Amino acid sequence: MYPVVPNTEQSQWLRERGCRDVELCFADVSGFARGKTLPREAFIGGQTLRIARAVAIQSCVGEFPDYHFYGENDPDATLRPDLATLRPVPWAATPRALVLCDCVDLDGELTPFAPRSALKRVLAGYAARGLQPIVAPELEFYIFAANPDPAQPFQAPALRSGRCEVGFDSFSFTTLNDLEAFFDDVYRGCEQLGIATDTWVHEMGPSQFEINLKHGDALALADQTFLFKTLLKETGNRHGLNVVCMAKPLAGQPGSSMHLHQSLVDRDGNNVFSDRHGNESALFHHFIAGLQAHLPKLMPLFCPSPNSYRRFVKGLAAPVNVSWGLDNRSVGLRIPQGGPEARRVENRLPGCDANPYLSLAASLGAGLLGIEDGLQPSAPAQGNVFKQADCELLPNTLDAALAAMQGADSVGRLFGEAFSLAYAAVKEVELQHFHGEITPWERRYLSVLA
Ligand SMILES: NC(=O)CC[C@H](N)C(=O)O
Repeated sequence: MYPVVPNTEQSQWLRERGCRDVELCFADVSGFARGKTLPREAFIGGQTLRIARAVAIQSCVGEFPDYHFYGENDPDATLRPDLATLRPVPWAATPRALVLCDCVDLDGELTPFAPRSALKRVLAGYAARGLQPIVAPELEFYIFAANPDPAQPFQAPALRSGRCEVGFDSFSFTTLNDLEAFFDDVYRGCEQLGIATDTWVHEMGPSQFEINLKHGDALALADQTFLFKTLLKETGNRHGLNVVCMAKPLAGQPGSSMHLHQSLVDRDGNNVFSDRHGNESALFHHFIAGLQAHLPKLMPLFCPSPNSYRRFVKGLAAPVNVSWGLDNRSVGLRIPQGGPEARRVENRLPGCDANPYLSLAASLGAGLLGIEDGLQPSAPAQGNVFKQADCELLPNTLDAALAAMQGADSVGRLFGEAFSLAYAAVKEVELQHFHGEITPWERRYLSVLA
């Protein structure tokens, strides 16, 4: 593996800024930041760092699936920095930089089950057709008061009046003002990390917010979304707040999504979802049909935990189907209003808990399979699909979603067998832990049975 060396300008920037270290970092399958910290001069000198390749498939409970999914001898992979992502770490007290890395196996190939590799694989499929996906993720999240006890329900933070929000206050400005110091820090962090945000709004739940990222290249946006989620957490910690990106942290309140807006452009930058006359193109229909055919089999990549599925209740704007329709929030695949250049598909399935690399890879990948196979979509939905008898339902537990995934070849076709087996194995480890717990509900109601 050849050394990756920062250019003169980057080296000078690291020295002038007084960065002591550089974090070589990547997202594991759960979307957690993993990696190693290297002294600045070692990084400038191109020192290569290795890490156990299994780190990329660490489960959210910190366990690894069986060895045979990643190599009996527990081999290494190399962390290959993507120097275009070199940034200051906004939350560091001592100046520090970070750089996002690809995990590369010792034979020089991208580690197949590392999430950034999976996205790159799908993007290469598009590039081979002269196409580039353009995406814009929208992130919802809750801000709670810090509380170290996971057995306690989350509480909204006390605001300037001393009161906590109770919810159902969409689009209000009051709490944005109350949490101004936190949001200002998030804003500054975004500037430092090169994250371009668009709208910021109060969502429906108590202290629930949504921040939309500006559209752009899919790999750049996956990197930004990953860094943005990390930034939210770190900024919350500095303000004594607990930013939570679970899909459904509060019973009876809306869940948090990560809607993905997607379009495709050709080499001249034209949106190929529209034809020469500005109408819906054949490619647009194949893309939608691919999503309709494959999303139900790719659900664990959009909704990765048992909690993810609690979000899908009718009436709280979370989809339960893969219908598509123009300007319709009761469908899983919404086509927002806009001119031919803005024609895009909004995939509303992913939760905020999804790994941005994997959910983008799976969503764009499903579209690519639709294009490759020339699939045709259903007729567009009209009206409120939640109320329609034939409103097709998606798997509504991780167990069912995993079974659907394992019974189909969608993941294997997109990401290869190594990813497919390793990802399923990670989910099985997590499900074993989940099913091993006795919940407060069981203790409350079942303890009274004779
Ligand atoms: N912004 C919205 O459309 C709300 C989405 C909803 N919170 C969900 O979980 O999907």
